Amino acid sequence: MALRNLSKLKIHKFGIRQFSKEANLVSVAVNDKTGVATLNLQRPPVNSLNLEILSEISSTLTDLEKNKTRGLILTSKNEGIFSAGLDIMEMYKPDVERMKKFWTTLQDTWIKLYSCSFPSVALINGHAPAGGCLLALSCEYRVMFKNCTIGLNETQLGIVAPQWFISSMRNVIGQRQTESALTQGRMFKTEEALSIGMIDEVVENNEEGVARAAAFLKRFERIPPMARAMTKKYIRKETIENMVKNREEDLKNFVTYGTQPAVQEYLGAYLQSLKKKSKA
Ligand SMILES: CC/C=C\C/C=C\C/C=C\CC/C=C/CC(=O)SCCNC(=O)CCNC(=O)[C@H](O)C(C)(C)COP(=O)(O)OP(=O)(O)OC[C@H]1O[C@@H](n2cnc3c(N)ncnc32)[C@H](O)[C@@H]1OP(=O)(O)O
Repeated sequence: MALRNLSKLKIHKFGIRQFSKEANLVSVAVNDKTGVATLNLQRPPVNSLNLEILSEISSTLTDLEKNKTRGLILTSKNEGIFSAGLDIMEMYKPDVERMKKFWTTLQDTWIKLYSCSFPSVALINGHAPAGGCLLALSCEYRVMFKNCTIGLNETQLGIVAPQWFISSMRNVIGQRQTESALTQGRMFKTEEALSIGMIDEVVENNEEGVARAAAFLKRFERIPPMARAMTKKYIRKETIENMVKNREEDLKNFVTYGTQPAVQEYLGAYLQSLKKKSKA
């Protein structure tokens, strides 16, 4: 049964409470025993992040916060692809008003995910380039399938990862690795990502992935939630404050930079190369 928000959760016979939003670009199931919510991205074919799916992720995070969820597993319904990152169509030949709304919604989504009070795990069950990698890096723990790739590849597209993307990576793998990864726009295979600490565990399949994600969340069972949440807040405070302080400028940069003819040319060529590849 479709419900609009978590406060009206329906308890199903298996103890899993479910709700889904009207547009169904995400779905959420809350485990009634553990209070852990699994948020599935489900925008076929590749979970690229457009305005609509970002709005749904953002409002879901608000609902989860309000409903005091005990933990979040962020994953994808399209096994093989966690998320292809930002929908390039939102940046290519854009309508500037929509482009602004899109970027503002991405900012909001990142702030909510990065600062959520509950523990979060990305179950990366497929490729996670660029914005997909950003979502995963914003969680506290990352469990990833074998034979996938992850990274901030923006420079390869002729675009620049904003400061808060960079900080999200730097806070996980450090300055040296981030500089090397970002200047090359490097995508890491699962084992490489593990070796530099970008991810925490490698799993064979979804069952193992869910179990490992749940095991991470279980570590907090005996930690008072308030103490945990405040500690996370203090640790992430500077990164979040920097972004919030500069978000107007960040929006301006995105629009100014993203609409430059040279950037549009790169994006157009990149889209063509993706389309050619999918038709080959
Ligand atoms: C001075 C400057 C100061 C400050 C700077 C301020 C702002 C900076 C400006 C901009 C920053 C913007 C940041 C952007 C971050 C991003 O997230 S950009 C997106 C990057 N994403 C990618 O590069 C991923 C591209 N996709 C892939 O590599 C593969 O598709 C993937 C491995 C995910 C899946 O492969 P596969 O299963 O083989 O699928 P296909 O490749 O066949 O794709 C299926 C169809 O989906 C389309 N598609 C794929 N990715 C995207 C996408 N990201 N957006 C839109 N569409 C996508 C693809 O074209 C296929 O379409 P078709 O079926 O042919 O119609």
